[in-house]
Order: sequence, then C-alpha cells, then structure tokens
Amino acid sequence: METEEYVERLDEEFYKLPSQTDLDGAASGIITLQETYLLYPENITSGAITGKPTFLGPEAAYHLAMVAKEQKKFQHAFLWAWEGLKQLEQGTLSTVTKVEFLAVLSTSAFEFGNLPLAIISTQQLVNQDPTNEPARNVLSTFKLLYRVLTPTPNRDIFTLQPSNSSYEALCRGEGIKMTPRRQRALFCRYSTGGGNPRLMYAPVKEEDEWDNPPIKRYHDIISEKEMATLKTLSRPKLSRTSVYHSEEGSGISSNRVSQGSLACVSYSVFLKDVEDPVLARISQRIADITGLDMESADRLQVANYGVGGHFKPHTDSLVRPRLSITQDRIATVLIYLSDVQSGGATVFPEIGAALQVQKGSAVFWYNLLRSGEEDDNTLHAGCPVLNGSKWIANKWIHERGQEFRRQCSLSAFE
Ligand SMILES: O=C(O)CCC(=O)C(=O)O
Ligand SMILES: [Fe+2]
Repeated sequence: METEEYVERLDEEFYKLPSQTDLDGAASGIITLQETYLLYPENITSGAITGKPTFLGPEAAYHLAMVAKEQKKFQHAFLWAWEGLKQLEQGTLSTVTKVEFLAVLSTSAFEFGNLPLAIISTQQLVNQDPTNEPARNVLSTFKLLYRVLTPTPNRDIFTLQPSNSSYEALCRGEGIKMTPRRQRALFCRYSTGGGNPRLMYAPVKEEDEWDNPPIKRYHDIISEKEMATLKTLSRPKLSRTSVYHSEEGSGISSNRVSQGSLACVSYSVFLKDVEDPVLARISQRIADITGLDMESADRLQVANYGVGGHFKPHTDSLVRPRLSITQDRIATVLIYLSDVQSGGATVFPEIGAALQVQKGSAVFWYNLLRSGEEDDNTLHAGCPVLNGSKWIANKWIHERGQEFRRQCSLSAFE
C-alpha cells in the first residue's frame, strides 16, 4: 500500500478512536464511581468495575489524577498519582516521569490539607530534580507555613470518607429508613387492578416497596420478548438525554450524566404507541394496573446507562411553569428492562428508600399529592452503574383524565 493511501485510511479510521473528550468523560465517570462507592484505585484495577482485573497503567493513572485535580477532588488526584508512582517503582515503563507524579502528590496533599505529606512529596521532587527552582520555592513556602501555622490534625489522605449526601449513602445501600414495625405492614398480593376484566384471569404480582409515600412494585409485567423489542426499537434512535430545566430551558443536561463519553453514558428516546403493537400493549397494561387514564400520558421513554451513568436527584413533576394542557406528571411508572451487575439502584433521599433494579418489574408512585401540590418526598435519583448496562422505560402519567380516577383533596398535606 502506498504511504499516501495508508495515511488516508488512517484518517478514515481515526474518528472511530476515542477522543480526548471521551477519555476525560471516562475518567470523570471513574471518579464519580469512586466517590459514590468509596473505591480506591486498587479496587478499580482489581476489578470493581468489570469484575475482572483492569489494567490501568501509569499513563491512565496520571490522566485520572489530572482530571481529579481539575475537578478539585484532591484526595482522588493524590491516590491516583500514588498508584502511578507505585507502578513506576515496580518497574512499569511509562512516558510519565516520577517528577510529574511527585508534583501532583505535592499540590494535592497541600490542597487536601495534609502539609507534612506535601512537604515530603516536594522534598522528594527536589531530590529527583535539584535544578527545579519553582519546586524549591514551594518547598520553602511549605516549610515556612509548617512553622508558623497552628498545628491542626492532618487530614488522612489515604482513607476515603463518605460525603454527607444521603443520595450517595443510599446508593451504597446505607441509610435506608425502614423500621421492622413498618416493614411488617408491607405486603405482596395478586392484584386485579380493582376488578379490571383484563386482570381477572391474570392478576399482577403487586408488592409494597414503601409505605409513605406509597411505592408499589409490579413483578413480571413485561415479557423478555417485549423488553427485547423495546431495545431493538430504541437502539438506532438513542441520543444523549435531555432533561427539562425551568431555569435553563430545554437542553442536554448534566443532571442525567452522559459526559459525552464512551464509558459513561445515558441515552434515551421517546417511542410512540403507534410504532409497534408492543408499545400500545404496555400502555394498556399500565392503564389496567394503575387504573389511570393514558390519554394524556407522555410517550414511553426508553433510557440506557453505561458504566458510570447516573441521574442526579430530581422530581419527575414539572410544576412550574405548568407547561401543557395535560397538566403535570401526576405519577411515574418506571420499568426495569435489564438487571445490573452492580450499582444503578433508584433511590429516594428524602425518605431513605432504595429500589433495586429488577428486570421485568415496574415501580409506581404518585409525584403529586391529592391536593395537586408536588410531593417533595418523591425526590429520587438513579445511582451510578458500577458494572453492567442499565435499561429502563419511563411512563409519565399526566393529571388530565384522572379527575374521576384519583380523588382530589382540599388538604395541602394529602
Ligand atoms: O434510573 C433510574 O433509576 C431513575 C430514572 C429517573 O428517575 C427518570 O428517568 O426520571
Ligand atoms: Fe425520575
């Protein structure tokens, strides 16, 4: 092959390779996972994500450290630089030098609030590179600070501390606020949707997931074949998720994280009922089970999250401004179209609930109180997927048409 032709071919292939944005997105996704699930670099390399050891060499460690530093996550920056340095010392060849790692250790230890470690790292940096004038200056500044500052306990940079976000705790399975007494009042039953003829012969398995606000789970409400059809219909149309934001207008939001990367995505699509008989069937099934009218509901939204993909705490109701004549999203039906090896639960930080991903089941709750007010307790989030691929489908049911199906209340608290 002629050189020119070869170069042309390379150009053609080049766009398929991950871009810098992809790599930064992947790194950012890994750091999100580390924060949420309290993972150290060695957990990542020994297989927390894929289930088998993942080789991340010194270059990857350095990239992760730099991305973490840029996001002011200095502990993670330190730990990744430490990991990279360890690999160099074990003899792994690398284009990143010891000096570069020591520089990251020095700044991140200082920014994190561990001055002695910052001094040790900078001292080593100067030892490695005695001509490095800026490093020598930094070292004397650190030493001076050490002498003049009132001693405070050094923050332990080697131990990850959980943040005080109840969303992240719930994702790790901590802080679930259910008491045994309340638990005893949660039941499973076969439901006919209040005597719906279509469910008389084939009642659905209904389980109380939560009491207040009530959250129900319906098991086996969609077949393997139907789930496969939804995925097949969605795949060619999936695009980065956009979320409505009253302040920002409609647009791609970082709320549901895509990061534009290969490794860390949430893609979604709305499917019309006319697209396939499966969609009309699902709408009908939801109507039968919930007893609500589907006329004003949104189209079915199918979404897929890759590793690191998540959806930050939000409510599904639109409330202000009430945009559509079909009024607000009175209720949500969230169908799980896949299992997830690890991570990805749906959590409710205000009430301390965590719903596990369970393929073929759907969860249902009201976003609005009977008074029409938004129920703040329905704030919820999709936890980052740690291992696997998560598929869901959302049906948002609107107020219009439910006037005779769900009684209103004059009390603001019901
Ligand atoms: O992914 C989840 O578990 C939650 C998704 C969600 O809340 C939404 O799509 O509105
Ligand atoms: Fe939601």
